[in-house]
Amino acid sequence: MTDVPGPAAACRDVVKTYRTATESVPALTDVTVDIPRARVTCVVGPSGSGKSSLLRLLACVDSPDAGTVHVGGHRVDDLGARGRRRLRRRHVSYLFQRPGHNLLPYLTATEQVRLAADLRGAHVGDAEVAALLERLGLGDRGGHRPAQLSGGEQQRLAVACGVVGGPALVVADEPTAELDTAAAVRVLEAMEALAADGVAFVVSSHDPRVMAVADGFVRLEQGRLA
Ligand SMILES: Nc1ncnc2c1ncn2[C@@H]1O[C@H](COP(=O)(O)OP(=O)(O)OP(=O)(O)O)[C@@H](O)[C@H]1O
Repeated sequence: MTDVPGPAAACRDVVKTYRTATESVPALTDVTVDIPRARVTCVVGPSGSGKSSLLRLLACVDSPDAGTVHVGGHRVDDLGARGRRRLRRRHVSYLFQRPGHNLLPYLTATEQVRLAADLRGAHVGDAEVAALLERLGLGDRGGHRPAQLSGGEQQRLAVACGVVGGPALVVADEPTAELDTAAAVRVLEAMEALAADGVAFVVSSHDPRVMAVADGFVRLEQGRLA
């Protein structure tokens, strides 16, 4: 984990407006949130309330029009795309809802985790990779490529890649949306256990199964905290 005091991530008075050729769409207005360490924080709200926009700011994919964003103790709102990319690589991981989108089709499970660690600049030995896969119920799947894994196994592998090397924050946009209940429960159990060990997850979801494991909520309505 990034060893700095304070929350894993924080937004202060954040404003985000999307501008198209013909209109301005306010997505977030004066949003202030702390994302604590060692917790699963769930971002909830109706469709269009700004959940993905907030996750994109926390994941350093996008920057706000006003307000500040800190991740792992680093200020990110004033960085350009290149600076955000550098910071994201080291401190943030992002899980897409479709399991296959999180993985490279030609790498085995072990290779995916090792690559994720390398990209994060983390020195992770073979034993640590094996232990992480074991922890996620993939101990006998290290040599398998994504096409040889179920959707739930792929998403647990994505979680392994997401947490290896200790990023400050793991951002997950609807991580169980494509999974049946049994598979979703295993992914969520893994996230819960990893959060107990110190990982900060921030997850957007409409899924009551996700809400059941959340330690805290950020509720949005029309781009504002509800
Ligand atoms: N690239 C964009 N250009 C213009 N408007 C956008 C863009 N992305 C999002 N918006 C608008 O910003 C607002 C917030 O969108 P956002 O995707 O953050 O909501 P959401 O809560 O994640 O929605 P959903 O649950 O449907 O995924 C919506 O009005 C949306 O139409």
